[in-house]
Amino acid sequence: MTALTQETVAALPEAVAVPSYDRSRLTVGIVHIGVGGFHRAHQAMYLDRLMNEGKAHDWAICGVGVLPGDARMRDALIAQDGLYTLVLKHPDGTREARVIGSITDYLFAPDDPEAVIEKMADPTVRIVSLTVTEGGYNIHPVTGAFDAGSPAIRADLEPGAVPATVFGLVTEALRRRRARGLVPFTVMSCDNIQGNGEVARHSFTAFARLVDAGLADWIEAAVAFPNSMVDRITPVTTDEDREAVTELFGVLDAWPVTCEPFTQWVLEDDFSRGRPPFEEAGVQVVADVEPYELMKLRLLNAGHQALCYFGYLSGHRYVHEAATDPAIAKFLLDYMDLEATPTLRPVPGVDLDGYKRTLIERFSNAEVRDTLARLCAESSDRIPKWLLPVVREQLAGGGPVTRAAAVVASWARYAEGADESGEPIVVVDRLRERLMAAAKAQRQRPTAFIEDRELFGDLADDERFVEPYLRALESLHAKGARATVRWLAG
Ligand SMILES: NC(=O)c1ccc[n+]([C@@H]2O[C@H](COP(=O)([O-])OP(=O)(O)OC[C@H]3O[C@@H](n4cnc5c(N)ncnc54)[C@H](O)[C@@H]3O)[C@@H](O)[C@H]2O)c1
Ligand SMILES: O=P(O)(O)OC[C@@H](O)[C@@H](O)[C@H](O)[C@H](O)CO
Repeated sequence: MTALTQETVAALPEAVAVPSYDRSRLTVGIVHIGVGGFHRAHQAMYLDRLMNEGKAHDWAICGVGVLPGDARMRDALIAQDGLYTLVLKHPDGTREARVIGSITDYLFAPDDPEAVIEKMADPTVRIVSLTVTEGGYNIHPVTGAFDAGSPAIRADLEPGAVPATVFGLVTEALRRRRARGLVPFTVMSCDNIQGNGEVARHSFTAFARLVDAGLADWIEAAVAFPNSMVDRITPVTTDEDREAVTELFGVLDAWPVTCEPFTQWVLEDDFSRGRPPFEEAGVQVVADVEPYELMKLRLLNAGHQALCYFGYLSGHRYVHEAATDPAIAKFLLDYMDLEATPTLRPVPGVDLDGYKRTLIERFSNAEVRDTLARLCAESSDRIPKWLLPVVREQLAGGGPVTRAAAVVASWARYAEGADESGEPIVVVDRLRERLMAAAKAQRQRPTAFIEDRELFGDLADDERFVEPYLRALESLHAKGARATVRWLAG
């Protein structure tokens, strides 16, 4: 069996769309840090779309991996000349497969940080884009301040250190561009964070300020950090996905990506050195992204959190199972209608009721096989960024928080680390030990979990939040998740 490469791609069966453009003539214009499933289902796909139309041939992507775990992506992509298969899974069971050709190079920072820095300092590179997860920006969940205390950041700040973090690498590349009299690149965050551009600006300038105040001032003034709303449900690739691609094409793809058919990207038009004509590939380029971001993060992402812990504790393992459980679906819709929607701004051209109905349909797509475990992971980076702002705004306006408080309670119950039959739950979170210790303590001291002020600020002092939180937690302990969600869904 042969591997997917530039040589074998030409001979793939007709059912698989392949790049129609000459990849040897592409030049790199974008360096992307954090090449995971989502980047390959989204930004790289939009560029491939443009390239197939004869556009953006000077905007190919050089992928970069920063963490040790990215060695697997390095091996997969380099062996395949950057090619991979993107498979869209329609709810009726049909599949649409396309080989994406827009990533032409891949650099692994731990192998050669200098090559990564010089690539970003190269004048032909005009955008450095990021999907480094919500936690990747080192922002304190409550104060929003840049946290320079982690060992990796401290190591990058040592005089003469060879940069290893995204902050060290990008800042050094910007320093070289400034020293060489070059215009800086745009830093384009594509992570699920409200004001992702602003957050990136804040983090990168805060880091740079600890290195060189003049450089930080230059970054603040000269580097563009556009905000964006990004959306496409992209589960973790499984061995079954790999096997299905092999069966379909007769070639081996070490790391295909599967996702839902839906895709959306709303992008602020703020670039230091130009951009590809994204709007010609279906991207909505707008002046103000905020209403779209709020809608997506508070309905879709916080909605994911609303169903994942209750779903898991009710015995489901897949998102579609939880989304089609009538009590959970009703609870989710009530959260969206009664608690999240009042905190949104009018979204130009969007009917919110239609958007919410579409969300339930997307979550219910059984073909996508997105796991609840993926949604339950790294909750300490998600709940404070997506759900707690809803709680705070509702409290400020005197609105209800019963369901949002119950979602936090379901997280607290999940973090106890055992399900309702006593089976262990693998809690995946950078704060795992701290969360699990607090969750264990709540059997004696019920507010123990929400007393963590680093995550919850002063919510534990607000009776309007604590009361529904404790009621939900008590019910989860006494009656279990199914009964609790049925009771909440009324
Ligand atoms: N998967 C989705 O459905 C989806 C949809 C919209 C947006 N996103 C955004 O994309 C992000 C990544 O999702 P994914 O599905 O591609 O995940 P993934 O696990 O497939 O890839 C994550 C990538 O980020 C890198 N990374 C993580 N922490 C980092 C750090 N501190 N510094 C540098 N690199 C770091 C990893 O090494 C990896 O390359 C999400 O956190 C989210 O913000 C994901
Ligand atoms: O990937 P995360 O950590 O930002 O969040 C988990 C999911 O809510 C998220 O991946 C959604 O599937 C995605 O945001 C849909 O566009």
